[in-house]
Amino acid sequence: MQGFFNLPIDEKTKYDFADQGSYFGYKGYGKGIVDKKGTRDRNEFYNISKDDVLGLSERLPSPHVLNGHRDLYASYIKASHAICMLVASILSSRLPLTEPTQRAGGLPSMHKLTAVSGDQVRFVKAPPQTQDLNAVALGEHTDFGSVTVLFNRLGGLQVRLPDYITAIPPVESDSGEDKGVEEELCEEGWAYVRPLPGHCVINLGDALVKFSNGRLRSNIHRVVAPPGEQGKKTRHSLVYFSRPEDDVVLRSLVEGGQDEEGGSGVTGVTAKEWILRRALGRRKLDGWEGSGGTESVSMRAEGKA
Ligand SMILES: O=C(O)CCC(=O)C(=O)O
Ligand SMILES: [Fe+2]
Repeated sequence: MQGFFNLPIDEKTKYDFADQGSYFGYKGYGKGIVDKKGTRDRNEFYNISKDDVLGLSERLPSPHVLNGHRDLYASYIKASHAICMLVASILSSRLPLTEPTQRAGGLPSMHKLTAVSGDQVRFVKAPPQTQDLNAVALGEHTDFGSVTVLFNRLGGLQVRLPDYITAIPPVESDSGEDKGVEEELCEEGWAYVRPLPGHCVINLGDALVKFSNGRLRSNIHRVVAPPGEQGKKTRHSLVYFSRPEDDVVLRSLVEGGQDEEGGSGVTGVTAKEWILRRALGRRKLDGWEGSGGTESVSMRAEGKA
């Protein structure tokens, strides 16, 4: 992937398909937004579609430097999808799913490897960052789909904790009057997620909030400058997003029906519509408000809001 990110920007931009209504391919540095004011992001992505790699959909144009690695992508996709399905089956066994949903095979039955879906691999690259409160590389969000597998080596990922837990900054700041930037970046419940060798981070996404009628939550996270000395390094992440099959309707699948807990008041949309709205909205300068997810459920106090 390094070979691709090193190409001239004009070459990379040939693989940005956002204006054709697709979130696969390249997103250039600063081409996404991190907040409602339209502040630009500070990273580049390359998104690879599961269906493209496994031959389930038409092949998108892809750069020569990546074409030789398609077998590796296929193997990574299959391994990551299997991890997501393990998580989905454990969750399925713990949720009070309706009888028809259980009979159909629970959550894994809506995420078949060989069915058409928005599943994707994402490579993320963020250049060295100055320690600065505004150095948000990736704005706060919930993941859009079902289960996410995330690998990173440098810090910078932050998750928003509930009000009753105080985030602890990762490094001691100077004992002077000024608070270190890392300490300030831990205000409002933001906690750094420390990468551990040989581990991945698992996120639950919006689709699971909807299927579980709010029993499961999609964590709010963002990426800021890696703390301390790590800020001088280029940050890479590798992500796999599993998402429900395209035509699956996002609605409650648990006993007791549907209520507002499913999040954001949007009901009856398919997984395909949900992911497209969320992904492409974050590419438009004024797209923040219209591209939200299940954040209100994530921040809900225990019990009811
Ligand atoms: O780079 C990271 O650590 C997080 C990436 C992420 O949250 C995303 O791509 O949705
Ligand atoms: Fe994310």
